[in-house]
Amino acid sequence: MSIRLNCLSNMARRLNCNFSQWSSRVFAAEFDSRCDPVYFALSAQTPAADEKQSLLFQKLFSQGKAYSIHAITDDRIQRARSYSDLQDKLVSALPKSCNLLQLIAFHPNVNNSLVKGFFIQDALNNAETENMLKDLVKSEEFHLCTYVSSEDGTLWQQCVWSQRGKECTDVTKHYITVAAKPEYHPSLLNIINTVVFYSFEDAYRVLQECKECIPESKEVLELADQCLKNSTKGRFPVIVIEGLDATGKTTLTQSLQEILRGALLRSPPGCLSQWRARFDAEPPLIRRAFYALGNYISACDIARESAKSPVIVDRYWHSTAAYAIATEVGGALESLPSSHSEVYRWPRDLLTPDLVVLLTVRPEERARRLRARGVEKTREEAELEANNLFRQKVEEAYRRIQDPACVVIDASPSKEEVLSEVLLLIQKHCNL
Ligand SMILES: Nc1ncnc2c1ncn2[C@@H]1O[C@H](COP(=O)(O)OP(=O)(O)O)[C@@H](O)[C@H]1O
Ligand SMILES: Nc1ccn([C@@H]2O[C@H](COP(=O)(O)OP(=O)(O)O)[C@@H](O)[C@H]2O)c(=O)n1
Repeated sequence: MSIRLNCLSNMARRLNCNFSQWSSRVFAAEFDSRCDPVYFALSAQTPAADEKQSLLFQKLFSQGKAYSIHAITDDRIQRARSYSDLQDKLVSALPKSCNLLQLIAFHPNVNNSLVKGFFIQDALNNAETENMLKDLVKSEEFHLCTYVSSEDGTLWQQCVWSQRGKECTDVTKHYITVAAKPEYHPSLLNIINTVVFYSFEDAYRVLQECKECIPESKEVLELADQCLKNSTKGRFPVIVIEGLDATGKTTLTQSLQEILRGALLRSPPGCLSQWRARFDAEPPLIRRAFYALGNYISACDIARESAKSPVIVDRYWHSTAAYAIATEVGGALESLPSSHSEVYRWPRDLLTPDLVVLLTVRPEERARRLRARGVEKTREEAELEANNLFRQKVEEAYRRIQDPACVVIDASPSKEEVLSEVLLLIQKHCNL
């Protein structure tokens, strides 16, 4: 039986790495974001046959034909963009019989060692699938691997496909073995400086690297250049209101602005609005760096305004970090980095507010508000169901961010009740 799967040995050859360096990588194929991935590794030796292992691999490789593919380059911007392009191509061009899974490869406990790819199960063993994947390999941007089983179906070998002249052939083979589940979800390896940036320079550098491929980066960088890197807060309090969509941030921040006669600011700031859709369409590395810089640009406005009046801010650093972490970390709520992880630390060079309030609402109340906003019932319910886990992860990440930590408020009661509770908090924390 001939089966296909992804691997990075081809990359290893290109980078002149030997097999032993790559054999220490672990691969994770994710069937469902709510379950643990299947972890496997490569082996130069014939592994002992193992019934449990072969059952697991049957599930992965025996669904008709299986392939794997990933983008490959040393340039992190190009790699992130190629991965997104690859995803778009696969989603739009693969025959319906195919099942597309996330596949990642990483060195356990080594930060930024994670490489993302895709695993494709083609139940109908469609020639169209193979031709399409071979075409992608021709561009030299992507690498493709396939797998074959031993005659009795107990052992699996990986074949790396390579372009030789006009022919695409499998050139190297390695055995596959089951790998131990790592202590932490591997997606944690690529949070710091890949989706969450802890200094102005780190976020700035990403957009600098994008100047050629995304010309709009230059304009964002110019705005960032104008802002003082270490904006110092004025004598008036700075109050940040955080929360998921439809938790009542806009409603509350407007009331607070009136009552406190303060300035109402937001992150990302208005001056970045025209580029937001452009950067939202980019992969996480670039998109998150844009939002991170947005906080620093907002911080300049906060510093200036807080010298004159109290400042209310609609979303700030907590939103940037919580959404980035929750999106990047696959799996269940338990996959989030533990509460004491350094991913929840505040950037040392970003203006610190006096109070951060996190608005939370019960799911039924949120659904009611969305309905009142006119969101179609069926669509909204489907969205709630699909995003329930994601929403829980964002909210949990919000709660774990430290220095300053947020004060959590149940924003399900009436607007007036929420407002008076927050005013009491402001009195307590901000000497107003
Ligand atoms: N405490 C509240 N009770 C009932 N409805 C509310 C409350 N706060 C906000 N709303 C309503 O819920 C919807 C979402 O509020 P909004 O302030 O726009 O949230 P966000 O800015 O967080 O997305 C709006 O229709 C708003 O009028
Ligand atoms: N300070 C901020 C604000 C928003 N964001 C991102 O922007 C998205 C939410 O923005 P939004 O405009 O939908 O927010 P609301 O209008 O719902 O308040 C989140 O997905 C975050 O990823 C951010 O990263 N940092």
